[in-house]
Amino acid sequence: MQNENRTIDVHILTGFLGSGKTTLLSRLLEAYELQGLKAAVVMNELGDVNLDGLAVESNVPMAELLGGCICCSIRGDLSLELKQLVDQHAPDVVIIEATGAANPFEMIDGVTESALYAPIELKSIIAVVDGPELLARSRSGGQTFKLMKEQIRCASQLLLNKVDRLEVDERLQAEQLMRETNGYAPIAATVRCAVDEQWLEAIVNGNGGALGTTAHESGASAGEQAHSHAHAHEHSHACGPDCNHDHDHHHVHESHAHVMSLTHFLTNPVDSHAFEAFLRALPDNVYRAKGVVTFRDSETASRFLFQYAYKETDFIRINPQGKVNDVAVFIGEHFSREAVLHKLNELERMD
Ligand SMILES: Nc1nc2c(ncn2[C@@H]2O[C@H](COP(=O)(O)OP(=O)(O)OP(=O)(O)O)[C@@H](O)[C@H]2O)c(=O)[nH]1
Repeated sequence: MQNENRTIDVHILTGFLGSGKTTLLSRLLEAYELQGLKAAVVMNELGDVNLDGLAVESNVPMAELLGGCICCSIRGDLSLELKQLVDQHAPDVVIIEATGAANPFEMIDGVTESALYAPIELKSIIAVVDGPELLARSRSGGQTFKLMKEQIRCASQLLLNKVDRLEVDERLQAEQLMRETNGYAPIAATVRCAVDEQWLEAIVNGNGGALGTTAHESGASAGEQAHSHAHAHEHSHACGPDCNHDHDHHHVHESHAHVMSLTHFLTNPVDSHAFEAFLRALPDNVYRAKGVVTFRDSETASRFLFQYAYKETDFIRINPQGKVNDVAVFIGEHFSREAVLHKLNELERMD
């Protein structure tokens, strides 16, 4: 249990859309539970619904910041939510999962600001890097690659994830790229964020920064370390107009100049094969899709949590306790929302 005078550790999970942050979050929560420590979670999603939250046990206190990105439109809310979580639940640790589009430097500001009101300390910034995507983006360059590099640059811990989808030479190439961008943070290569015991122990015991980073050697906290990196580099991130609500049952947000999300609530069940084909045929500039659907062709009209990241799909049967709507969220850059909505309407037609 938390000692009255001890500060509460805060860890930020950052990393591009679909890189594996929620997968890592589940592992961390399990590790804290094994140690008898109480963890609380702050989830931030660009869409209007918290789908990642469905993967988290219901006994874990959770604050949700939806419909915008912590780093800009709802940054003030982060301090408030953190304080409320701490006051209401007295956790030993708080894990913040940012949207994949968040600029970590701005988030660090948000957490540091919260430290004025609550006894919290930013212990680590863990960047989960999607290996195949990093390599692909490094070839094409552009805004997204810049954002990925910023997420890498500010990290005190780096995970090179999805190495199951990398050849040996590609893995070395990805590691080298990460090393060039951040010369300090240790890199762990993982499949489904399966970090080893030593890594987990260091984070759970609050020594995340001590795993060979210069942060501890120089006595700087993760936040300070990240800030000193930040000053050496220009921010590539540009925040556009905060958001743009549709008054229908779907919303479009453009909280980042180059990233947009579309949230659509489904009113009918869909055919599983047609739905999977639709996901696989999504245009390249839709990076990520996830949601909850009911399949009309499965025996008991089962509900599924679906995931789509870079042409790979994943379906998990769910049995939600509370009320959960059927919904599909799409995140990408300048994609045609009309085209996606048109296809969804077709899929929902019952004839
Ligand atoms: N092939 C492969 N797939 C992975 C790996 N890690 C995670 N995935 C899959 O990638 C998808 C996205 O994983 P999440 O953990 O939800 O990623 P995220 O970063 O939380 O996604 P956002 O919250 O949308 O940014 C899921 O379908 C995972 O099952 C991995 O190491 N290899």
